[in-house]
Amino acid sequence: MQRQLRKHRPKNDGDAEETKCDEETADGIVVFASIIIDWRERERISNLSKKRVCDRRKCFMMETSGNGTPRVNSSSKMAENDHRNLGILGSKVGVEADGARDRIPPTTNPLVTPLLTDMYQITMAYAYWKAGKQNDFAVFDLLHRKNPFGGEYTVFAGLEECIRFAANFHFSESDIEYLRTILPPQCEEGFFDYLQTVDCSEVVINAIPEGSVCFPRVPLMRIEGPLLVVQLLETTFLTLVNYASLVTTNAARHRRVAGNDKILLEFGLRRAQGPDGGISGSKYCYLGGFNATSNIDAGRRFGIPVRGTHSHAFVSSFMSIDEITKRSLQHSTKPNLTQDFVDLTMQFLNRMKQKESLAYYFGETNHSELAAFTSYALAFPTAFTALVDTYDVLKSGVPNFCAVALALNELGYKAVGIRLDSGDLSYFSIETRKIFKLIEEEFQVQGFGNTVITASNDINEETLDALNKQGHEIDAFGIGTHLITCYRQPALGCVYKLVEVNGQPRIKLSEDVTKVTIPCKKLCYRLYGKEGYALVDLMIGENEPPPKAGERILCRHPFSESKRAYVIPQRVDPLYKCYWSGNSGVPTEPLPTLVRQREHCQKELAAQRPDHMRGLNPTPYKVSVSGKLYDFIHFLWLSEAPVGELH
Ligand SMILES: Nc1ncnc2c1ncn2[C@@H]1O[C@H](COP(=O)(O)OP(=O)(O)OP(=O)(O)O)[C@@H](O)[C@H]1O
Ligand SMILES: O=P(O)(O)OC[C@H]1O[C@H](OP(=O)(O)OP(=O)(O)O)[C@H](O)[C@@H]1O
Ligand SMILES: O=C(O)c1cccnc1
Ligand SMILES: [Mg+2]
Repeated sequence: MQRQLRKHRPKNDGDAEETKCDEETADGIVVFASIIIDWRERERISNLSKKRVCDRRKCFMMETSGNGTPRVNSSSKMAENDHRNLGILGSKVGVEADGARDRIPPTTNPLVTPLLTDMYQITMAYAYWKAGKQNDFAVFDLLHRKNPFGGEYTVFAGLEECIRFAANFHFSESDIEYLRTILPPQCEEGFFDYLQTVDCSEVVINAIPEGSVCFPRVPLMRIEGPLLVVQLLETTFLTLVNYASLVTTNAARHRRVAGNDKILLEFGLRRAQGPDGGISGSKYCYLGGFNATSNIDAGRRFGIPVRGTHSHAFVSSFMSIDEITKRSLQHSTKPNLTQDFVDLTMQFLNRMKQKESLAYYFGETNHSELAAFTSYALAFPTAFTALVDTYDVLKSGVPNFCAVALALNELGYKAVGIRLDSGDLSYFSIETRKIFKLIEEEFQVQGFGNTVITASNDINEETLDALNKQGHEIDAFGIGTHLITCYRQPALGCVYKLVEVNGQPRIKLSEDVTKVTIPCKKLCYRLYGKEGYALVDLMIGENEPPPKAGERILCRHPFSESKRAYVIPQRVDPLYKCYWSGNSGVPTEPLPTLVRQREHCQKELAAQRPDHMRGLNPTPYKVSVSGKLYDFIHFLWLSEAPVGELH
């Protein structure tokens, strides 16, 4: 690799210093790794090593960055666009923004302001400013190191909210007034004046599209720009991405187990971690593959279909059929035909009892429950659903539902279905389906056998899996607590790490190798194999030649020396698109609608190799770096890690 590095170097850059660096580097690595030295010698070598690292960085950057890291030079400021004044109504996901800064709406949640951050971001900002480093050119990666829920994939979400935040980023006067009160009084006034001018007009954000299937270590977002402002984005970006990606992944996992033919309803609002957990949870569950939400505000904001049944309270609020005073219902298509709907329901209940085939199931039912169902049907004759488990599913709830549904049928309406909310959902759904089929036969009501069965009650991935194994007749699942709270794993550990400053790659070391950062501004690609499945994600230095379909490329595990493979990809997809370019003039990608993001997510999930997606012991997906990047990471690692001494 050292030799390759030399070979690719542009000739005219080969001054004496750099040539020396090339010759010494390989030896240098060995020297730093193995010699135990006294402290004076250490200092001497440390100075020498600093110089070598610097030279080596230059070499790598030349190899990989060509003309050097492009800086965004424009200094003109973004339009003053205080998102708190714009309000949140109408801030619909799915606004097809064309990348123009001033047209990107504010974040959905008005609590998301530059003060929604950790104190240390502000103290660092002050210290950067004091040191004159505020405009150093920094590159940060936002990445996760481990997939959630014991799985081998993560669905990336939260990008659109980050772009909205960046597009509207500025400190208001009252923000600055507050900051003044929490910083020490000796902080200079000039800092607060400076803060008033800070925005994201010199920031560039590249990212993997929202809804994509992603893997650990491959940065989900790359944020470049003046050090002070890109540092200030850290906490807010993380809070916008972590839960979003976690709950989207959770939804996608529930969808995978339930199967594509089932209707998945998100019922989480009441159990969510507060209003933002509820609103954003509904949005991201839809992105991850749910069909609808019970959350009306999420429906209004994001255009998600809204669905619902009724609760046990509605059933238990009725005590007698006599409570129903407005009893008549008009035929759906014949205005002249109106009947006493309560009588009609009672007639059907009696007729059902007389059928021999149904006698096994039908005895006395609970009449207060019947009153509740009848009343609900009178209110919603075209959308009648009944919660059947308040008293007894098979002896009362289902027969009462059937009586009301047959009465509706008589008047030209079609009942929607039932909801089961307790007990053995497999058994009850199978038995209920049998009854629906018998009714279809006995009463000649075509399609009655297919009446929708919805199940709810503490459902999670394991329950869905168990139900699949046992067999069931459920068409739709209403899922709340486990989905929206991400009960199985409550947090995703995305981090935001500095990888380059002023063109100098930076590394963060750790005892735990999974926590060592991959330095440099990088480009990332997904390489596909013969069968059309993704084989590996590859990170390369910014200006290394990109991998090409049909060309063999060495892919190396970033840290494990022995793990490497040559790959001849059938197809190569670059992973990043530029979603925010401030005033740089770089064209940006429009933000797709939520529906498009959802479609993209479904496509991505379907394109993965099934063994990476399975619930139990999935095969890890390969994430790798180019040979050159591998060498550079390890060179930088050795040069930054202090050499220990043994006595
Ligand atoms: N066939 C099944 N296989 C596996 N899990 C099931 C099955 N049917 C239901 N479950 C799950 O078992 C749990 C049953 O919950 P629980 O023990 O609280 O009983 P319940 O039916 O809710 O009781 P209650 O009538 O008091 O409400 C729920 O999490 C439900 O999703
Ligand atoms: O079980 P989850 O997955 O969280 O789904 C939401 C639950 O919320 C409702 O129960 P709740 O007891 O709150 O009210 P209800 O049964 O009276 O409607 C509903 O009946 C579900 O059981
Ligand atoms: O509409 C429903 O059935 C519903 C909504 C929220 C929570 N549980 C059930
Ligand atoms: Mg319950």
